[in-house]
Amino acid sequence: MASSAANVGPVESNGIGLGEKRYAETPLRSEEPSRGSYKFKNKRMRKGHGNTSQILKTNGDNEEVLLRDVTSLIKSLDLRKESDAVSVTLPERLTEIQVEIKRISSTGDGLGVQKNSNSDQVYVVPFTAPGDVVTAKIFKHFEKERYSMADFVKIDTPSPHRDDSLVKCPYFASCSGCQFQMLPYSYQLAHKKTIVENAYKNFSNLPPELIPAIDDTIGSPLEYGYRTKLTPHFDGPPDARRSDGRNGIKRSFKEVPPIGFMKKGTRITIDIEDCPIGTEAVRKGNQRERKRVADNLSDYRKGATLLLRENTERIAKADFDATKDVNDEDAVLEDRGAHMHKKTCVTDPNAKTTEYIDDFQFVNPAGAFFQNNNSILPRFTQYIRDNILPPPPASPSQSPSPSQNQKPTIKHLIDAYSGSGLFTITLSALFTTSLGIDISSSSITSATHNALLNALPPSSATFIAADAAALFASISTPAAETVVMIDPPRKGCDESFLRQLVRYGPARVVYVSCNVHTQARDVGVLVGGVEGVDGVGVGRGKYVLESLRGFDFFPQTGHVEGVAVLRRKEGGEGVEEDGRV
Ligand SMILES: C[S@@+](CC[C@H](N)C(=O)[O-])C[C@H]1O[C@@H](n2cnc3c(N)ncnc32)[C@H](O)[C@@H]1O
Repeated sequence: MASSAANVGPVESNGIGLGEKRYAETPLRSEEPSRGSYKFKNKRMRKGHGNTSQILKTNGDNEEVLLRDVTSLIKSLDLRKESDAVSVTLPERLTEIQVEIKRISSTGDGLGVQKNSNSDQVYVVPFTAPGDVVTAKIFKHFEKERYSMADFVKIDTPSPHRDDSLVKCPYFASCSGCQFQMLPYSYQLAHKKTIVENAYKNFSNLPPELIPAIDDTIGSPLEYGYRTKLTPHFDGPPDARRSDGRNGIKRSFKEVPPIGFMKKGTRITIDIEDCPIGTEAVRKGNQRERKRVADNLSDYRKGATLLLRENTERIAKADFDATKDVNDEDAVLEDRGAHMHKKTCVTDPNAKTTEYIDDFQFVNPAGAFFQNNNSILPRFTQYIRDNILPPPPASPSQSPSPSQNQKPTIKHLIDAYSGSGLFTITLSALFTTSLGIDISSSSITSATHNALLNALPPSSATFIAADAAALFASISTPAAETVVMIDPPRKGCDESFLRQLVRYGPARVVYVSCNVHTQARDVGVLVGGVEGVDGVGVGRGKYVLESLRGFDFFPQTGHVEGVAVLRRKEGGEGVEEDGRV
C-alpha cells in the first residue's frame, strides 16, 4: 500500500531540519540562495557588513551581490551627477513601465533602466536578457540604493540573445526555480564566467593583478533532466495554522492543494505537475507522489515537503533480466556498456540511495546532502584530480631545477567539509593518507562506509565528525606534503578555520563552493594575508591563486559552482617557507 505522510521528513543532513515545514526554496537544494523578495534585514547589512568577523567583510548574500551589480551598472550608465540624485521622481508602486534590460545580475535577474527616461534608477526584472525591452510592474523601490524590484509582465522587443523556442517548461517565468531557459546554453555558460569574474572583483578585496584570468565555465553534459533530487511542497489547508487542533477544530483539505514550487518573488506555491530539470526517474517519482498525496489527502492536516531522490542500481549485462527489469514501470533503464543502470525514485529520507561517478560508488540516506547533478560529476571530479597536485613543467626549459626536485612530494589529503566522502574517495588514488571532517555525524558515517565500499581501508582514510575549525588539532601530516580541499556551505568558512588554515600553511588548497561570492572573500584572505598570522598588505598572504573557473551544476538557473586552486608561495614569492613575513 502506498505510504502516507510518514514519507515526508527531514531531507537534508547538514543541519537543516525541513520536516513538514515548507522550504524557503523551490527546486534547488536548500543551500542555494532564496529567490524571495530582496529585503535589507538591518542597517549593518545595508552597508554590507552583516558579518562580525574582522577578516570576513561580506556575507555574500543576494542583497549584497545585487547591490554591487546595481552600483556598477549605474556607474557605467553615467546618466546623471550625484547632485541630481534627489530630483528623480520614481514611478508609483504597482505601475507598469517599459524597461530596457542592460545586463544580467549575478543573482540571475535582468537589470535595466526605464525606457525614454534619463533616470538611472535600476529596475530588477527577472526572466529577461540584455537587449530586451519589457513591460515590468514595480513592487518595491529601494530609493537610497537606487534600484527597484519589478515583476516581469511581457516582452515588448526581444533581445537578440533570447530564443523562446528553447523554453521547455510551461511554468518558466512564473516558477522561481529557473531563470535562463530562454537563453542558449553557450550564453548561459559565458554569463556564469562573468559571475565568477565579478565575485572576485567585488568580494575578494584583491588587486586585479593577483586574480588570474577566469577559465571558461565547464558545462553540464545534461542541460535538462539532470537534477537527481527535487523537493516539491504543498501548503496546509486554509486556516490550518489558526486552528491546529488547539480549539478542537482540525482542518482538512477540501481539495488537492497546489504541489510544486514558489511563484517568483512570492510565498505562493504553484502547482507544477512536471519539472523538466529533474531526471527521468525523479520526474516519474513526482507523478507517483502527487497521486499518492491526492489519494491520501485525508491523512494530511498540514503542508509538507516531498522528497524525490534518484537511486541507481548497477546490473551487469550478464545478470540483466529483460523480462523482470524492463517491465518495472517505475524504473528508467540506461545502457552503460558493460552494465545497465536501473534508476528509480526514492521518497523516504532515511532509505539508502546509491549513485555512481565513473566506477566510484556512493551510498547515502536519500535525505542527506549529495551533489545534485550526477551527469557533471565525472568531469568535475576528473578536473579536481587533474589540478589538486602541482602542474607538471610546461616545457623542457621549465623542468625543475635540482633544488626544486628536492621539494617534498604531496602525499596527504585533508578533505574539510567532506560530506559523505565525495573528494576523499574520488581523489584517493593520488594520496597515501586522507582525513575527512564534517560537522554532520550521519555524513561521516556514510563517508566511512563509502570509503570501504570503494576499497579505501581505514589505515588510509580517516573521518572525523566535528566542526572544520577543530581539524587543526588532529593534523599530523607535514604542511609541505599536504593538500587541503575545502567545500563549505554557502556561507563559506569562518574566521577561526581560515586563521588556522593559514597558520598551518598546506602546500596547496583547492576551494570548491556553490557560492562564489563567499569563496572570493575567503580566497582573498588566503592570498591577501591575515593580520597576526602572515601579515597584511597587498599580496602578503601565503597563497597564490593558480586557477579559477566555474562548473555549471545547475543549467537554466543563475547558479555556478566555483573551483579555485591555490598554491603556497615559495620563499622567493614574498613570504618565508615557514610562513613568517
Ligand atoms: C556543500 S557540502 C559539501 C559536501 C561534500 N564535499 C560533497 O561535495 O558531497 C558542505 C558540507 O559541509 C558540512 N558543514 C557545514 N558546516 C560545517 C562546519 N562548521 N564544519 C564542518 N563541516 C561543516 C555540511 O554538513 C556539508 O556536508
